[in-house]
Amino acid sequence: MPPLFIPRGVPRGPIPWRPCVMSEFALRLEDVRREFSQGRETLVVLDGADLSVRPGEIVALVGPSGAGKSTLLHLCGLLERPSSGRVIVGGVDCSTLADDRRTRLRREHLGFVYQYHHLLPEFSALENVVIPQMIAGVRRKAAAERALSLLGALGLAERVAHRPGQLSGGEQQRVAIARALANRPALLLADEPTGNLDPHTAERVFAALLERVRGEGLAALVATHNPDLARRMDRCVTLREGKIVTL
Ligand SMILES: Nc1ncnc2c1ncn2[C@@H]1O[C@H](COP(=O)(O)OP(=O)(O)OP(=O)(O)O)[C@@H](O)[C@H]1O
Repeated sequence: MPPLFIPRGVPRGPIPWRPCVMSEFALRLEDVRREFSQGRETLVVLDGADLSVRPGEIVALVGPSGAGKSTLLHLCGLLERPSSGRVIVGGVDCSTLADDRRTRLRREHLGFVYQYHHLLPEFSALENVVIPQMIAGVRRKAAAERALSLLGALGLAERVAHRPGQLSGGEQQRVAIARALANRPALLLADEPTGNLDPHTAERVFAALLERVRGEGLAALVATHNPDLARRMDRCVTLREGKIVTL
C-alpha cells in the first residue's frame, strides 16, 4: 500500500469524552426546526420534528421529494445545526456543542452512506476503508484487518485491490458501506443508499447493508423512496409538513 495521506490539522486519537453508550437513544430529535433564507423569504423545511432511534434499531425515513429527508439527515449527521430544537446523539446534546467536538463525534461515532459513493478514485477498495480508520487514530495493521473483514462480509474479498473505477456500481456502493462501518459507528445515516442502482443490484446491496448493520448491532436511519425497502426495516417514519409522523 502506498503511504497514506492524513490531512494536517485533523485531531487524532480517542476523544477525551465519549457519548454515553448506555443512553436510551442512539439518536433523538426534540422539536427541531430548520429554515433557510431565500432572499426576503424564509423556507421552513422542518418545524417541530421529533424522532427517537434506539440502539440497534433500523428506521426507514420516507416522504415525498422535497419533504426534507436529506436536511434531516444533515442535522442528525452534525453537518448542519438546527435553527432551533435539540439534536442528541448517543445521549450528547450536540445543538450547542463546539465545532471541534461535533467533528470528532461525527468522525468517530457516525457512519454515512450516500446515493453516490464518493470513494477516493485513486485508492483501492481496501485503502478507501483503511484511510478513515487511520484518520481516527487506528494503526494501519488493525485498520487493514478490519477493512478486509468488512469487505469480505460484503462479498468483496476478490475486489479489495481494485480501484473504484474498476468496480461495478453495486460493488462501489458496498465499498462505501464498508467505509461507513469501518470506525464502528454507533449510528449509521444513509441517504437513498441504493437510489443510484438498478432494481436487482439495489436489492442485493440493500440486503448486504441490512445484514451488516444488524451484524454490527448498529442503529440506522435510512432515507428511501422505495416502500419495499422501507417495509424491511424495523420501523418506518414519514416526513410530512415539517414533522415526523408514524403511520
Ligand atoms: N442549503 C439550502 N438552502 C436553501 N434551501 C434548501 C437548502 N437545502 C435544502 N433546501 C430546500 O429544502 C427542501 C427540502 O430539501 P431536501 O433535500 O431535504 O428534501 P428531500 O426530502 O431529501 O428530497 P429528495 O427526496 O428529492 O432528495 C427543498 O425545498 C430544498 O430546496
